[in-house]
Amino acid sequence: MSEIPEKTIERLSEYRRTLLACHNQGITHIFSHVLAGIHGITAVQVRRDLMLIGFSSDTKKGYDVEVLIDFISGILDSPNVVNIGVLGMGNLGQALTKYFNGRRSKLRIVASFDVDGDKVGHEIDGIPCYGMESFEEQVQKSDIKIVILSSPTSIASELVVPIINAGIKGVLNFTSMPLNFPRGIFVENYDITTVLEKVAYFVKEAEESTDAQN
Ligand SMILES: NC(=O)c1ccc[n+]([C@@H]2O[C@H](COP(=O)([O-])OP(=O)(O)OC[C@H]3O[C@@H](n4cnc5c(N)ncnc54)[C@H](O)[C@@H]3O)[C@@H](O)[C@H]2O)c1
Repeated sequence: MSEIPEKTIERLSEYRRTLLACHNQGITHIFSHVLAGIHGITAVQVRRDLMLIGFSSDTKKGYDVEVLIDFISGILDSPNVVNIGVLGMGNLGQALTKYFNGRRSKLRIVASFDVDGDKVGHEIDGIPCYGMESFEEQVQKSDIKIVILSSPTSIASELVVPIINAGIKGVLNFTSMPLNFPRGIFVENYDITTVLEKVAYFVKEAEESTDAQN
């Protein structure tokens, strides 16, 4: 099991996105305080994260962007492509499939699952949609390691046992029902309402402090 904290893993993914954007602009080196500024954190935090993964470099010129991208990729990415299934191919499932496919070479949505007769048996955005009754079989056939859960919230808990039985190792749960899985299955419950409320809270705080200054 990895000893790198979850928050560091999240930040590494964010750093890599920024570094890739820099690389595309022809930027070859970046200082820790610049990377930190872009992400709204301190340079100490950036250096601590990179120390944790064993990255060191001559920092006089800043970090070599290409070298750092490769180093972070070596930590984050599996050596092989990781296959993903979408459970619930509605508005969100389809939007995520469209967004992801063709973008990340190491993460690939290979199948979707639904109960809607208009979707099952068809390809949606180039991805086959299977009935839930063949979930376990298809997970094995397509070597699916991760599922994106985008079913209605009301039935999310019904999918826990099929997910465990199929041998899934990671779940990204978009429903509003937080789910727990046994050790060995990593789950991320992503509730967009919580994230939006956090943004709204900080907007309110900023407005209140501006009002107080006037
Ligand atoms: N649409 C958004 O922007 C958004 C944003 C954040 C979170 N969510 C959450 O994501 C989930 C999906 O939202 P949506 O807007 O895509 O809904 P949707 O109704 O468009 O899609 C849900 C899909 O799940 C399928 N489904 C129903 N029962 C199923 C089962 N037992 N097994 C597998 N699939 C089943 C439906 O047939 C449908 O295709 C909801 O829980 C919602 O709260 C949606």
